[in-house]
Amino acid sequence: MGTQSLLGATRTVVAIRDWSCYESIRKKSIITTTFSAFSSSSTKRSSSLCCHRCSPLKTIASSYSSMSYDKELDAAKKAATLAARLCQKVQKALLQSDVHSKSDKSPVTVADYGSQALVSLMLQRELPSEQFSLVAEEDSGDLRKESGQDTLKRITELVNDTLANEQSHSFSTLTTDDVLKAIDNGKSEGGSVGRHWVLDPIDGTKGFVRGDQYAIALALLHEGKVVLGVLACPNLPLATIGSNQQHSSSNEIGCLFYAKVGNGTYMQTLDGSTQTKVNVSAVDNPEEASFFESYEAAHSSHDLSSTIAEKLGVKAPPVRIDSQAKYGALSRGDGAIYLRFPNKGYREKIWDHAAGAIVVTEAGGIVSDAAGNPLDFSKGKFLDVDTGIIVTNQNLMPSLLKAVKESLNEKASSL
Ligand SMILES: Nc1ncnc2c1ncn2[C@@H]1O[C@H](COP(=O)(O)O)[C@@H](O)[C@H]1OP(=O)(O)O
Ligand SMILES: [Mg+2]
Ligand SMILES: [Mg+2]
Ligand SMILES: [Mg+2]
Repeated sequence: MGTQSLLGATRTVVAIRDWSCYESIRKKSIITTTFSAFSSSSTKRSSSLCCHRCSPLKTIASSYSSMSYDKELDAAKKAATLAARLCQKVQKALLQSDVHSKSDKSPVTVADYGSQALVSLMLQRELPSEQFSLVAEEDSGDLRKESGQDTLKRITELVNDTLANEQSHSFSTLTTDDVLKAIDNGKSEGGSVGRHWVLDPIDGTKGFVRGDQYAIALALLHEGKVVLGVLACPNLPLATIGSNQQHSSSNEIGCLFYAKVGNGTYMQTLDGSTQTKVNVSAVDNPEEASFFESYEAAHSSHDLSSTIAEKLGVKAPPVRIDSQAKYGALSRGDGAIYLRFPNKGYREKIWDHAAGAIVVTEAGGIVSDAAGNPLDFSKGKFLDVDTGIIVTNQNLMPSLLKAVKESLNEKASSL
């Protein structure tokens, strides 16, 4: 099925990257991250690159993207799909429960740990010959306490039930200890050496509890660079969302976005039955662009985003949804801009952006901090970003950066 029939909307294919010149921010971002994968001392060279140096870079970039990562991608898709099944089951039960238990945090806790345990177990089963390193959001500390024993039992049952329904079921029944070990395999610190899986077992917990958007976000880092990413978005409609959304006959939900370095971004239904290549919007007139931001005002300043959007000339109201589903929606052109400005002092984590970033960049978009620097996933669990994270296409990035800079300066001088 082609893009149009699956999404019910027209997508414009963005031109394949041009490696012949390195003057744009997007190219700067690609070269910086590609270089950092091969030489830790080379990242600073990107800013002084010009065309006569392109040749050796081309060789590096192509040898990098020719590494296949095929079996890793297959394993990641299987793991995220299974985790999504577990989470959907819990969310459904949560939404059917009475008001009292909706305010009870335990269902989301069970789904969060269950998702992390499942992904950890699946990756190790599917890739037995590879050294396993996982940087994940949760750890088993609370589950090892006396007060966590009931929750641990519920998680273990849920993981066993989900695995029992898996097609190529090959696990014997897991004990509570097996589940604790699987969760704690996510204790790696990441970094610039070797390979590390990066997992947010439920991204957008607030959305999960509300019955809205959330994602299972899984990526692979190789020498500090994101080389593949998978975003399972169980509640995201297959049809386009966004403020310019046209009426769609399809109300099917459940998308799996996946991307591999140098290979583009694809979206498939969560049951795997149809898949399509996706591209970011090619819009170059801000008046026709719409933008995404967090549903939760505590996660990202809505005021600052609206100042930036106004300065840029965006007419449409913001589209507010939870989680990295925003990156997925942007990768298929539902909107053209994503603005994220957390409160001062909040430190972004790699699992909140790694999968989303490659899904968008492989679809032709640019992800940077508010100063235009590419995100650096090689420094451990945290991302050191300047002020915020902005995402858009190549056409809009220069004017977006200008609007962001002006808005931040105005904000600073009004304090
Ligand atoms: N105070 C905060 N500021 C910004 N982001 C936050 C904050 N607290 C949690 N988050 C994380 O923000 C992401 C979701 O943001 P949003 O849905 O608004 O885009 C999640 O990764 C969420 O973590 P979590 O994975 O635990 O849900
Ligand atoms: Mg998160
Ligand atoms: Mg999370
Ligand atoms: Mg969390």
